[in-house]
Amino acid sequence: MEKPSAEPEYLSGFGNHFESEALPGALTRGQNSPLKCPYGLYAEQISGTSFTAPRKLNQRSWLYRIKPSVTHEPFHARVPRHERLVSEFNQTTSSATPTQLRWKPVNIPDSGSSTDFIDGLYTVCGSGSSFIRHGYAIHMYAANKSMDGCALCNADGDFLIVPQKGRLSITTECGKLQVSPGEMVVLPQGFRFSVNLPDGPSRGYVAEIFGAHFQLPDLGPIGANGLAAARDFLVPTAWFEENYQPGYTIVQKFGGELFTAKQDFSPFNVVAWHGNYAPYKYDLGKFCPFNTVLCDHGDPSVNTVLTAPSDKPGVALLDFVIFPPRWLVAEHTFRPPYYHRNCMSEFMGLIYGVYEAKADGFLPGGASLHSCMTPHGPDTTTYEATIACGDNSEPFRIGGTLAFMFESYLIPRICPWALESPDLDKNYYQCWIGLRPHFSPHNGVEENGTLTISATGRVA
Ligand SMILES: O=C(O)Cc1cc(O)ccc1O
Ligand SMILES: [Fe+2]
Repeated sequence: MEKPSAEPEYLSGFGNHFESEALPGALTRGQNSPLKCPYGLYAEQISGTSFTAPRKLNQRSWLYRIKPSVTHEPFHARVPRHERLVSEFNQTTSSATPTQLRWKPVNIPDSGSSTDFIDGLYTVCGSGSSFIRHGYAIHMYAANKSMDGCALCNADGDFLIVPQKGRLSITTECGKLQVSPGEMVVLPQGFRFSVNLPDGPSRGYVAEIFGAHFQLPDLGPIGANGLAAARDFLVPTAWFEENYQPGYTIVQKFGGELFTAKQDFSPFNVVAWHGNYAPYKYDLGKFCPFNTVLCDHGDPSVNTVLTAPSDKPGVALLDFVIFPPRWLVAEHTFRPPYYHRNCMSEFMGLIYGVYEAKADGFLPGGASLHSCMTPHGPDTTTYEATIACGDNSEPFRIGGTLAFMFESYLIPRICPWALESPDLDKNYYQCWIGLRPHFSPHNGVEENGTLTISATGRVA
């Protein structure tokens, strides 16, 4: 196991135009691309949106580096091939099923076999295609070894990583980020990064979006404050290493396939950078939840941390939603999530604790998938326990738990290894089978056949 690493320094804000220098005066002034840059650096732009994207959506940064990133040998298909990454979801790569799916937590490979973040990453499901810049993939990872002498560059999309076990110490071209379980990190398309595991064995979830970037949700009637605050998002400060490293490998994820190219220096040679396209992290513990203060169960959209928009107003390519510790105060209300069918598809993961709708079987590090219009809701134990409590309107604090959801309007197809996995819970459906009818035609109805509603809104 490696030594615990200290938190690096960060800049704060969401979508700001940042600037950072690891050496004083390393940033150019007054122009981006002078004939000669300070310290003899090369100027290089990385674009996260097309050059002509509207100004409010336009994302790009300028990196001032010791050598430009183009100085590498040609790309070749990586050997061995990575068999479990998908970025185009069709009948040859994946299958459709409306069944409720749930997976137990995957075992982290033991120290006998060494697996780094790249080897340990595998696609569970997704929709669309990175080639047509529309869709998403949901991956999970289980790794036990730091990436060594190599950096990953994802040409397909942005990664939103949610570690569940073990910290990630991520070196990027913009600097270093340390991400603990309970935090999340976004590594936008195209940045080279390397993942170290300071705690050893590590596991987590990844949403990858094609052709869009995450933004903060609109707050509507909530007002100007609440949910995730822009100032709590942290961006790395410039950090570089100047070393001759023969055989350094750049791994390019391109169309779901991995390609490698050799170079003789570290790609983390950016002495200064400025711009609004950069990796960032966020501590989910800083989220300021809003919810009902009188009755009924609000829709989970109120817990949206970040959203990647589709071209339809208000419809997400992918929402990242959390279920954090909070007070439940609703009166005469079934407080757990309601039973429902959703036109959106819901992939869920659990960072720690017990999820409020599932008393058993949904474990930290596990996952569930309820696709478009697939019915789901609280398991039998949760339903019966809630009803047995009666109309307990005392405020109750749900603590010690953090679940999340990736929700999309595109319907996911599932990868074969996820469907064939020994971790797939074949008995998942059983968690609802015990729900029995409580219907009693003679209760709650007056003799003249109309429902009696009490002043508190309860059926008498
Ligand atoms: O299915 C789930 O558990 C996620 C979810 C939670 C909630 O509080 C309301 C709706 C919903 O889909
Ligand atoms: Fe749901």
